[in-house]
Amino acid sequence: MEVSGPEDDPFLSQLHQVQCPVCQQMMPAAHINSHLDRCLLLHPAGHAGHAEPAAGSHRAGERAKGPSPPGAKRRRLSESSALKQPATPTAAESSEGEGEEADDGGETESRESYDAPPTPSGARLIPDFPVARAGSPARKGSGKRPAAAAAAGSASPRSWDEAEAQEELEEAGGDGDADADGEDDPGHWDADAADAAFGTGGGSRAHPRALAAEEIRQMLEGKPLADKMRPDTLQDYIGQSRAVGQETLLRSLLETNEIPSLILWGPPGCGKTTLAHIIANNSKKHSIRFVTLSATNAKTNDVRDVIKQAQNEKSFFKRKTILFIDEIHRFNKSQQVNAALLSRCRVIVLEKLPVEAMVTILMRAINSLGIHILDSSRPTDPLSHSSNSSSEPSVLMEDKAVDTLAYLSDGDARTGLNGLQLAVLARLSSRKMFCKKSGQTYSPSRVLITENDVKEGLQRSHILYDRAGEEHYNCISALHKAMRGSDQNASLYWLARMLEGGEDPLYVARRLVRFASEDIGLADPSALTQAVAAYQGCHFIGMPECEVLLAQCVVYFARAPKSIEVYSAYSNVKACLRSHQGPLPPVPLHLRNAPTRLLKDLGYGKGYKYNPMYSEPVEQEYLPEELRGVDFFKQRRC
Ligand SMILES: Nc1ncnc2c1ncn2[C@@H]1O[C@H](COP(=O)(O)OP(=O)(O)OP(=O)(O)O)[C@@H](O)[C@H]1O
Repeated sequence: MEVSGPEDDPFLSQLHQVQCPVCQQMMPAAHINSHLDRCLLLHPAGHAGHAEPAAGSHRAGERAKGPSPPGAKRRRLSESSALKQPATPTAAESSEGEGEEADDGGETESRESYDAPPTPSGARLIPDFPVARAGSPARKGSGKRPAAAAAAGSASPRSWDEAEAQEELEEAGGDGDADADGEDDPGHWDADAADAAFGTGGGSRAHPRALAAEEIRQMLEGKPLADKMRPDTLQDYIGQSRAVGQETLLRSLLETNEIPSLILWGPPGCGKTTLAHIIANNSKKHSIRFVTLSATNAKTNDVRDVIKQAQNEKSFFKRKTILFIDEIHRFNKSQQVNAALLSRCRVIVLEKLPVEAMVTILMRAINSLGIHILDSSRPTDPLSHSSNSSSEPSVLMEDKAVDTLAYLSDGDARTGLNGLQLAVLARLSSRKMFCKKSGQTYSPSRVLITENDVKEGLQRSHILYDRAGEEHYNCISALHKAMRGSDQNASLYWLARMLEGGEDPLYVARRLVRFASEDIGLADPSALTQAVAAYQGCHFIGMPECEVLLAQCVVYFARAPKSIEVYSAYSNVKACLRSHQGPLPPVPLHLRNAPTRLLKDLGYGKGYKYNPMYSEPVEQEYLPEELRGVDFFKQRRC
């Protein structure tokens, strides 16, 4: 950690002046916050020359509230710097990450700042020591497509091929580092390795080896595609040449590992977290500690702890620390200490990714998935002569679907990649449904992802959630609690949020089976039957038809009477067994079976009263002797 003053920072020694990203005016860094508060009011659409943002406010951290009509842009930010709010860090890519970005709307003490208008205070912060990565700007908005973007979006495939040839060459030199978080993720998918396996370079539209639909579907399970495709190296970092291009000071500093204190600022999905992730990767190679905090859950004390440890590391081991604080705009004002912070940081403004860059990013993902692009200028199927030994269909995508996706993503790579993921998954699962219903196996024909599919995918991409990560557990927990609390409304909401986000319906059904016994139990024993029937129904018909089965079951459970009597009693029995010291008590002889003469002679079964032979209730002990009198339904411990 760099704990020295700004005079030791190669940037700060020269850059006590910062430029307002809205009006471009230079000013002392300490004044930038108060200036921005005024400037954003005066220039709500950003500085001159930029398109007017759509009507409606853009609040920091605000998410899109619902799907747009087909074909419409779901959320658009103009290129206005006024909308370039600080980015939010994600903990996922840190080796020492202490938290993850929660989709809770800022259920922390920073709620106030979360709802506040965009200010640089929300940026990712690298205070006195290098930190990185700012929060995301508003995710909401609409607007007309700029004509220039439309033109770019309709660029011909040929021109991309030429442009990307150079990128392929560059990517060939990439080092293909492992995932920075080093997680042993079962769903992990190394995009670089996939590139190598399919013989496809980054953004190339050359045809990769045909993959069967089922293989592609499995690759898309788990983490969102955008996370899987996050580049590890600057070589794979597309666009943002003004901030980190070959000739920039920042790039040379990054390459020599002289990381200055930074605030990364820019619209959603433009690469702020990704840049921090790349810095983290690089730092590890040079034995620099990289610590990630997220302002969504970190407290001031957490920051102090990191600083203290960094000071120790520096004085005892001469080891630097980089602290990356994501979603820093979610810190409240006192936590942000804006003026002090800004005076020590360089604000790096990242821009909305242009359509060409979006195409490159999308093509890298498409190639890695082994999806073929159908060239509309060529009448024949590009796979017609290729061998596809599998009985599964290969997946093709219309070239105009890529263009449309790149264009409609409006410079947000996360939106584009998630839209791609949902489009492909939806198309593959609808095909699967057809085959299941008709009882056919897959035909060797192709699955085609069309322009309409990607438009639908984009509409749903804002509800794509991390099916392998925290969101998965947060949502199922919320559903369970809503049903337990007999809130049928909320129960349906959490169910829909999971299913619309791509959750496996059988996973939800399995949780319902558990709920039926854990929370309803004998208050309504038919709940278990309902849950098992819902599970089987989901198994038979799959999505999307099975969603209503789950909805029916969820509402039934929310309305049902609740009892945890059996659940608690069974927990008491388990606790009793687990806390038992020494050998467990023997099974009483009269309860033992005596299938042989020898066992009978040993007293097995002796004195046992066969209940059906008695018209009156039978007096008989069924517990081991030392547990006599214990009632697990009343006592917690034996
Ligand atoms: N410049 C880029 N080059 C290649 N891929 C990118 C780039 N920018 C973004 N991506 C892709 O988009 C995904 C989302 O980007 P990232 O998380 O960096 O956005 P962000 O700017 O931090 O957004 P937010 O502010 O909403 O958190 C990444 O996981 C990566 O796959």
